[in-house]
Amino acid sequence: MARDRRDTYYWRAKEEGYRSRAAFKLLQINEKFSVIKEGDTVVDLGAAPGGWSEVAKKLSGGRVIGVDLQRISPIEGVETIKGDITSDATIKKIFELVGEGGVDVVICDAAPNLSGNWSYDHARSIDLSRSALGCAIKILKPGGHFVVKVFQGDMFKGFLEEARTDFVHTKSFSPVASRSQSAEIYIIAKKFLNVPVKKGEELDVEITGKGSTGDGVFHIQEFVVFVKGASEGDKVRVKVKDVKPNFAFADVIARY
Ligand SMILES: C[S@@+](CC[C@H](N)C(=O)[O-])C[C@H]1O[C@@H](n2cnc3c(N)ncnc32)[C@H](O)[C@@H]1O
Repeated sequence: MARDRRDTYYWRAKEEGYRSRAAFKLLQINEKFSVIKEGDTVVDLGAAPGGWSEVAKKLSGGRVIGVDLQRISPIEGVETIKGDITSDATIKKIFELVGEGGVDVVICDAAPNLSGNWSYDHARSIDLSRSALGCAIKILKPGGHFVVKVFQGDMFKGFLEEARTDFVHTKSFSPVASRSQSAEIYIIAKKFLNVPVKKGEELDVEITGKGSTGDGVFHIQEFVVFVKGASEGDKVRVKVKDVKPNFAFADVIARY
């Protein structure tokens, strides 16, 4: 069964002109989560041989930048960078190409060379995924989306929680095209929160007013944080429990 399914995607990739059957994973992810839309600028990390970049170009018609340790043979309309996504020098190169405006979507299908040692491979996969998240945080526009592959293992949940603090919606998903192959799973993180507070963060603040919900509020720049059970003038330590694009909710955990 498993073999047949792999063969199906292998032959479909040949028939439909994609360089890798991995292309179908991105197509399936996009069908379910609408990550890439027309006109988007997309950065594809760990892109070689280039199936995902081909799909990204087809879906967006916009600017696509593929990055890999290996050379990516040319794809019409796709810019490429040869570099290591865990190195600052590569992130700088991406940043220079992308400019201050940022990108709409970062996708990462990077995988370490497998050693066969399960926990070692899992740890290296988490390292790669964390580098991709770091890159996404630097180059995504507010509201942008991020897709990253991770090999499942005991550090998966922790990494999912890390990603969760920077996006409004975060889910894990296993596309049919990858189910038979391995323990790989994709994290789909939508709506990048380019905001000054993070979920779980603790802050010492003074409540400066009353919000529309009747709770106390304080501001960080233009950003409003609603604090349950607090009133104007309270000096409190709060813990942020939920973050949205324009506001956040927090609970009082100490009073001064
Ligand atoms: C499964 S392949 C990607 C397939 C691709 N999505 C496609 O559709 O053709 C994984 C890629 O990750 C790349 N990779 C692994 N570690 C990397 C790193 N540190 N920096 C950049 N690329 C890396 C590998 O060179 C390999 O080409």
